[in-house]
Amino acid sequence: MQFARINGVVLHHQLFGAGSGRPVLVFANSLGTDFRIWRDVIVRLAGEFTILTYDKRGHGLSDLGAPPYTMDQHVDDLSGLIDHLELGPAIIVGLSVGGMIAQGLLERRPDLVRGLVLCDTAHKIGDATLWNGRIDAVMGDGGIAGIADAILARWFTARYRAEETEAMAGWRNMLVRQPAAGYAGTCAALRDADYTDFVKTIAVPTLCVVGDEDGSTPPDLVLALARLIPGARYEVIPGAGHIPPVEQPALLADMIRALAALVPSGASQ
Ligand SMILES: O=C(O)CC1=CCC(=O)O1
Repeated sequence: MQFARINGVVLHHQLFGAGSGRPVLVFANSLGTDFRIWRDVIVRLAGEFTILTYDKRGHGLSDLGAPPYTMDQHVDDLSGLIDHLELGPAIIVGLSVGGMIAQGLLERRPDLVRGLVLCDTAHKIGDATLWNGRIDAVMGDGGIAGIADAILARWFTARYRAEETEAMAGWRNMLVRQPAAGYAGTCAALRDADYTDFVKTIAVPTLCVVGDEDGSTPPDLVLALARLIPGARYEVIPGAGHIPPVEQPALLADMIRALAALVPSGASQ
């Protein structure tokens, strides 16, 4: 099954390798994307892990629910989906808002988390002015399309944007086809979430990783996150913007594999 009703909302997801007994990786994606961004990472890791990807509410083929959202709602959707699929503790790989969902999952359901890969994310992203401006823009006449160029310039390196014209057309389609209310609803969750105090208590193996040309959560912000988390590793991926699973999937897959090797089986925080 690719659809499950969790907390009253149908969530689109894909599960690979169920019942294999392999360690579990869960991938949580970013604002304005769906789980297709993980494909080139997943194909590299599929033989070694059980893998869950999903579209958070208001994105992809998942239901809209009732925006605006809170980060706790996104977190509770993910914990509900993991419980529903009986996956047990997992390494959570979260990109941007997906990385905040990962932090929130560890806070609210530490029994479900063995390790964290926090990719192009932070303990706090942006401020109320930024997110309220983004909400007004996408709910206005221009919709997501009106700010798509600016978003894509932060997501992808200049080289990728210039050379990968077909891919850029596809990723633009993905972005502008997200429901504006789902996008704006998640902007509200980002505006209101702050894990600064919580991340200082993290005690599971954690990698903080960022594309060297990330224009949304730049390396100095992700380094600040890594410095708050006891024992966290920090890596910079060359030749990537805000979405390394698209631009540098092999490097990111290697880093996920290395983090997974540090995670004791059976352990959660
Ligand atoms: O849209 C952006 O600028 C990038 C981003 C911020 C939070 C998120 O999930 O994506």
